[in-house]
Amino acid sequence: MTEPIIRLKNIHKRYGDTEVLKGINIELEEGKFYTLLGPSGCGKTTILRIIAGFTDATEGDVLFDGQRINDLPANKRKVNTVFQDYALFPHMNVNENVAFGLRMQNQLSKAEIKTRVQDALASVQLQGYGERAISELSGGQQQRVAIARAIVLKPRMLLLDEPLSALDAKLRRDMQYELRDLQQSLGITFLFVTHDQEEALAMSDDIFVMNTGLVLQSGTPVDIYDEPINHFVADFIGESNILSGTMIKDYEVEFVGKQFECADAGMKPNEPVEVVLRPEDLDITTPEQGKLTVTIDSQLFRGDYHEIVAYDEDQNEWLIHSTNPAVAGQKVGLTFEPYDIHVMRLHESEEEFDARLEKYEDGEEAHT
Ligand SMILES: Nc1ncnc2c1ncn2[C@@H]1O[C@H](COP(=O)(O)OP(=O)(O)OP(=O)(O)O)[C@@H](O)[C@H]1O
Repeated sequence: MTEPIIRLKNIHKRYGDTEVLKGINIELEEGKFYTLLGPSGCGKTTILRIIAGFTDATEGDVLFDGQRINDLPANKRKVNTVFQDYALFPHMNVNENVAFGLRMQNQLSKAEIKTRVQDALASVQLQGYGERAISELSGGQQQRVAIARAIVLKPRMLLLDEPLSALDAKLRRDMQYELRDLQQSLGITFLFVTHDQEEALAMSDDIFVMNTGLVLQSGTPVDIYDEPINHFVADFIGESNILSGTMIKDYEVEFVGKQFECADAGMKPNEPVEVVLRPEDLDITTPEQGKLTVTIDSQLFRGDYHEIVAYDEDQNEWLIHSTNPAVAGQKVGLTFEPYDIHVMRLHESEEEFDARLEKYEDGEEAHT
């Protein structure tokens, strides 16, 4: 691994008696798209503010290129922030907004500033908008000006605090592609904050899933989706069926009173666990051919699939995504493959989880 551009070491943040960050350790490499993902109030913005220098950590170190920057003022840090509400100056036009930071630095000639502003506006596809007043722009255009204003300063890192939350669904989707392309073409590190799991999965190289002041799991979108560390992550990322179970032995788990082959190992014999099955991994078949039997309760057509709710004999709810509609009241069988079952220990740290996955990777391949 290359030397990280940002390293947060054991960051704590307290407001009075309330600890809002409880020991954050993260490393961000140059040129990657990272996302802090978690519910409202979990501490995402506080992490951005600590990296940007707007708030001090109560405890812990912030390193930039290996140097401690806890005491470096915000304007001396090579990071810029795009805020949720854009924070544009309403009395300045687009050019003036974008040029503002460069003017304040007092280092470049007027001609150089003009070129830099034009380049920044071109990279967010706003050529020709320089003379417009901010009030004459749509929400999406204002959002682009805010990004141009940040990147014109050529930061090593861009911090983005829920920048798409004010946009409608279609524009938001378009901007997801644009931001991803922009990050790749600029090659600078992005740290993006969102509570929208789909957005995080779509855009990120790596995600940090947070809850109540802690990072619960970090990894690629695929890793986190396929191998959530615990109930919270499984529930927060995508849709899940989560059931209580018992790990009988390596590669054999019991839930809803039946034993199933699975791809997980490294737990104690008969250890209580939780089991995740994603709705799209369940197939409906006849009760005779199914690994378990459920009764269809209700369904909604979601466009590209039918979302079906069913109950097993123990009254566990099952969410199933199927290309075919189901019939309410009908008894059907459910099938799934051993590798569709994901078994989670009840209290496993991320280090233990990663070590176990690495140790049993070969065995897992044999069982998939
Ligand atoms: N200046 C402050 N004084 C006291 N408490 C604060 C202050 N700033 C933030 N907090 C609290 O710290 C916690 C974390 O806030 P933060 O803004 O980092 O969360 P978040 O994950 O970004 O949430 P959201 O998605 O709603 O923006 C919240 O409980 C918030 O109320």
